[in-house]
Amino acid sequence: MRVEGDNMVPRGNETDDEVVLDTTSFEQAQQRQKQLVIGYALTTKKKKSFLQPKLEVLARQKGISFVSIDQEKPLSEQGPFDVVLHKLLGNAWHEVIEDYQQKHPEVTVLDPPGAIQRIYNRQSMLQGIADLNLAECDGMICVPKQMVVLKDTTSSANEVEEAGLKFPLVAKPLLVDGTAKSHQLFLAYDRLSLAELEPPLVLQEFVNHGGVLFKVFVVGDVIRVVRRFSLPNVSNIEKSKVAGVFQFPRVSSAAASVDKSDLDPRVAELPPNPLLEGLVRELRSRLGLRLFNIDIIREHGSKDVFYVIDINYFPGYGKMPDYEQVFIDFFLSLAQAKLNKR
Ligand SMILES: O=P(O)(O)O[C@@H]1[C@@H](OP(=O)(O)O)[C@H](OP(=O)(O)O)[C@H](O)[C@H](OP(=O)(O)O)[C@H]1OP(=O)(O)O
Ligand SMILES: Nc1ncnc2c1ncn2[C@@H]1O[C@H](COP(=O)(O)OP(=O)(O)O)[C@@H](O)[C@H]1O
Ligand SMILES: [Mg+2]
Ligand SMILES: [Mg+2]
Repeated sequence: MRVEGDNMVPRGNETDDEVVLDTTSFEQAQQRQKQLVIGYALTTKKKKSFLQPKLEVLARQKGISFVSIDQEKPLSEQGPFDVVLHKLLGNAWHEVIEDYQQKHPEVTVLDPPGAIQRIYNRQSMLQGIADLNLAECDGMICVPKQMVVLKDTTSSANEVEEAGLKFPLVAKPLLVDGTAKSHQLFLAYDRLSLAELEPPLVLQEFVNHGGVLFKVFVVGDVIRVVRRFSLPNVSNIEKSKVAGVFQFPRVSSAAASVDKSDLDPRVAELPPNPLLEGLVRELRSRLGLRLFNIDIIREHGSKDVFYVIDINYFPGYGKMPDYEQVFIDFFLSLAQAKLNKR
């Protein structure tokens, strides 16, 4: 097997003989031999935000092509692919991908369905984070105290107190299934208001954080952080006077990142790099994911105490600065890693 030029891997099913017998020009044959084929199964929305023209142009220049996977046809009859990139809902799709990966271990599937499933549940998503070994890093990573309510929110009022959870509580649908409803969050100020919530959900302590959230994007080994607006602090007066349940506005999913100059520097300062690097290194290996982001907030008044509140699989990378080049480098590194194994 021959490798030409930069760090590309020839497709497994192309032999040298086939290249020699090809009737196209030598240059075209060389180019095809270097191709990296990425099959993708994405929603229309995701395809639009991720497969933007700049990414496709850069990819073409490097011999990377994107091929849409037809969900109506058996996956093994399509391709051959070097990489499969996917984010579709439902167990049926996940079974298709698992079966395909078993039959085609040579293909890099981003990412394994079992690993994705774990972060589609807001309880298992955060499990183990508080115990990560980040002692050598600057700062501290915590998760808000939380409990799961599977059925009856009325009787959960006592459990909330037994668990030592303090109001106000953020109520989040337990399962993240890509629907708008799974992102509909509420702030419950008191015991009585819990009855208005619809289980299954997690009840999580609200952590004051000065209204700024850090979105930590991960693409393989690369980390990029952006600031987003979040919810303002809840004052003690508000805590004592307000009752009821209020729906959250989806402030943090706005496309625009926050301009640092408009913010209090104590709130706006990014989490320290060693902490992010340690956190991402641990999460990447524990979760078994390469494409995800983490929502982190800084506890108000502290410099280095952070809370992880959300992890998302294959998030909106279109909002990550320079995502196109980062992904091209990532795909090339996958190709190189495969080559090194041979
Ligand atoms: O649509 P986008 O670009 O806002 O991306 C959504 C993410 O926004 P973010 O990148 O964090 O700003 C969004 O992140 P948040 O949960 O809002 O933090 C989710 O990842 C969402 O996917 P799903 O509904 O959880 O499956 C993501 O939705 P999909 O694009 O995967 O449908
Ligand atoms: N425990 C919390 N304390 C303070 N704010 C929170 C907390 N949990 C969520 N938020 C706010 O609500 C937003 C959405 O919550 P998140 O858990 O990220 O759900 P989603 O998956 O819908 O983005 C966050 O971006 C943040 O602004
Ligand atoms: Mg979030
Ligand atoms: Mg989320």
